[in-house]
Amino acid sequence: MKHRNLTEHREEPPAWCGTREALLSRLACSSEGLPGAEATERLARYGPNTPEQRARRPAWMEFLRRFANPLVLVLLVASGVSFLTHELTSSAIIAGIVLMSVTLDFVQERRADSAAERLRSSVALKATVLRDGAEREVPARELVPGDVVLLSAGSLVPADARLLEARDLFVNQTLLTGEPYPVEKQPGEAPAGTEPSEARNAVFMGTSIISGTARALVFATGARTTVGDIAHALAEPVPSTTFERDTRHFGLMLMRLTVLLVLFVLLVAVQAHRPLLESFLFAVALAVGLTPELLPMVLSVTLSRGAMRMAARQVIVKRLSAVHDLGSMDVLCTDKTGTLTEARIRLERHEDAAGRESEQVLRWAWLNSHFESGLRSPMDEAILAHTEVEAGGWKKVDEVPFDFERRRVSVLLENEGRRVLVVKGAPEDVLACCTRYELDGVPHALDAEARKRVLARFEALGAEGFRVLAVAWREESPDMQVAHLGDETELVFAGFASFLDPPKESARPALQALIRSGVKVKVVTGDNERVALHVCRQLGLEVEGVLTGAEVGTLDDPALQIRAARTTLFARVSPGQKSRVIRALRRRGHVVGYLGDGINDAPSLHAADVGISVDSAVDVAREAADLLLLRHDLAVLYDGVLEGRRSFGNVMKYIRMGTSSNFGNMLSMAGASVLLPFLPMRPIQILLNNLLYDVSELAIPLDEVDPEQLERPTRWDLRFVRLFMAVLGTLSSLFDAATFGVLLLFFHAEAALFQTGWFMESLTTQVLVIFIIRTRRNPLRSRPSRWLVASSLGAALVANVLPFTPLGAWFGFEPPPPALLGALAVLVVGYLLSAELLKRWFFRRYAAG
Ligand SMILES: Nc1ncnc2c1ncn2[C@@H]1O[C@H](COP(=O)(O)OP(=O)(O)OP(=O)(O)O)[C@@H](O)[C@H]1O
Ligand SMILES: [Mg+2]
Repeated sequence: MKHRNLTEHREEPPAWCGTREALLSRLACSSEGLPGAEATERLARYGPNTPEQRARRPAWMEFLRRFANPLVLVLLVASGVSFLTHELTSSAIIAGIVLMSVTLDFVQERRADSAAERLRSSVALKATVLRDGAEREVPARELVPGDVVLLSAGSLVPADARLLEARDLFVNQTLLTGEPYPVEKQPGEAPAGTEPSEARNAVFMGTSIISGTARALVFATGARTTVGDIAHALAEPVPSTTFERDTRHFGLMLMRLTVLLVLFVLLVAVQAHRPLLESFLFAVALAVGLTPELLPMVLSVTLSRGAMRMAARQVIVKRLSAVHDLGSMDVLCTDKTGTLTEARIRLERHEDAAGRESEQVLRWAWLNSHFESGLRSPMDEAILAHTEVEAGGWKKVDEVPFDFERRRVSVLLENEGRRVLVVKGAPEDVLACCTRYELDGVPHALDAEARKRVLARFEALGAEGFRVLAVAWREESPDMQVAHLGDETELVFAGFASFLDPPKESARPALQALIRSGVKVKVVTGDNERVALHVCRQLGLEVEGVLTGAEVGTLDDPALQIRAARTTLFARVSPGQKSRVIRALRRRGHVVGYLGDGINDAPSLHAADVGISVDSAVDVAREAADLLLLRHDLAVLYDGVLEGRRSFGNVMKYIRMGTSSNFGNMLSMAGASVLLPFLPMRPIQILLNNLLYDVSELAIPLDEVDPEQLERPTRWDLRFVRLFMAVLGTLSSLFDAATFGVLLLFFHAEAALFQTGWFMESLTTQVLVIFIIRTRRNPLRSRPSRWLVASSLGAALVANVLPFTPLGAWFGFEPPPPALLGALAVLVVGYLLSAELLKRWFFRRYAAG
């Protein structure tokens, strides 16, 4: 196939102006789609169809970028200074440490990223295209200009495309225009100068199909789409989650402490006229010792491991940090159909205004479901599956599609010159549009008396657990071509269709498990409160309070925040109200999850801390979600919650380690540097200490977590971390002081021996205390992972053997006498025992963390 250079299309008129033939020839394609080979070639030329053209940076650039980190830069300066002053060993070791930690970080994070990426792509958005003349499902990222895509209700528009054919196509383009109401679209030709938001003959990436079907010709993909352009211009930062915010606060707290300590050490050195270079290096080493430099690695490894384990339990993670948010979630809002119920709905009754079984009601309902082009609801499926009804010569003329604000759908039908508008929807909303009702073919006025009777019947059905739709109709003039919203008035009420949607057996134990583990469950549904209450009762979900959409509408935000916290069931809420409820709960300080699968759930999935959907959900919901369940089952979600808490538990171990023993050691180091005539540890020894300590902690992300730590939602608690730091840090400093005393008083240690003794004590205590800190139990009653045992004992062993080897002399160590070894052993055991006692007291006192 011959084609011109398509990248010049920017200077040409927009693809929605001009004739369709002109566009086809410009894109060098036909309305029957591209041949597969041509599509492959175009994909290579235009790149993938992803909103931002942010291809992954090459590995070496990612690697180098890590050096642009203040800590790494300080270390490199230190290495350079040592080199210039002929401290070659120091210089080499500092450089070695930098290289090692950067490489470690880089490799681990890249592995975690690519594992997460594989998971994400397993649930990526698909599009239906014509290739080689046949319909084919391809990942949306492989679309190219010239492709012909097929769209239907619930689809997300995967690229910018011009309509070739459309039937009753209504599109939500909030993303483009901010306008919440669906816009009708048709093929045709737009006048020159039409803006994208005004183009009625084109659909744009990121907008969604509310109803109808279409065939459309892709003219722009990836960053060249209208939304791609917008995204590029705004470069909108992704809003950070609760977890990310808390982590940042923690980082800031440590940074402040580090700066204080370093300034203090430098000030003392200047006061005492110590050698400046050595003092500088000492301060740098202290800063390095205090920095939790492995935190990014620990985070990405725990997250990706959590994601893998979740995948094994049928939960696919789309946004990695959602793993921790799921562990922190303390309120779960969920819709009803499919989650709490089977979604295998049966039509049980079709009755007229007097409550008698009526074939006519069934026929109207069937015709409405049969001809409506929106996303079929499970109730439509139930009507269509009920019995084979003859369309009986009825044909469709037009439609006012379903939306969740109106909660009804109308189709305009024709039969032998007669035209009828048939409406079905939520009884409250449909009855409000009715002025008459029909009994045995005779119309009556729907006066106050009759209305009361009908509403009473509706309520009685609801109380028995029936979901009810009202059916109504109206005769139209035979030449009516287009149906409008405004035509849904003065309707004739025909009767009710009632459905049963049995509760899901597996939901009951899963609900109980979630509630027992500290997650409050709230039901947020567009259905009415009687049906929803019935389901809650059948599932044993205790309902504390009920709010209806109408009531939510009258509450301002602060009032809603208070009421929402005390409400279990939100009924008859519109999609906008759903997401308002979610935001209100979040503002109250809850970590909120939202589980839903419909078009109407998308705003709430966005608004929640963790949006959860199912693999079978509509595109819009799948794209808005952070997690996808492969089975629509609350039990699967509960497993995911436990995995989230498990990975959070391991992150907290790392934090507690860094802020207790390690912190205490650095504090004593600073203190000792004031009191001693020599440095308590040489800069290079501190760096080595830090390196070994890091190695010992490498296995923390792989560690086991005690089951009782999974019983509650896990959250950052900075106050708790600070307290823990103060208590265990002080203990560690006390034992350091004791070590100093022993070294100076009993062994009259000079610089080298002092440094050796303290190096051994400080590293051994700092590394071994992990076995105490990692659990709230007696350490002997909680099994650590084999890797953690190996890395910790390995690090401790190296530290204690090194001074006896020739390499030790290199670092400025000297072999300690056996008596000192004995004394150190006593100190280490004493420290570990008191840390254990203090930990028990601490956890009894402060139950968090
Ligand atoms: N296809 C349809 N035709 C007519 N009315 C409908 C249709 N689909 C939904 N409705 C009406 O709109 C209401 C809200 O829709 P729906 O129950 O799907 O909302 P939801 O919030 O997704 O509920 P759920 O929590 O059960 O998933 C329904 O209770 C029903 O009255
Ligand atoms: Mg739903």
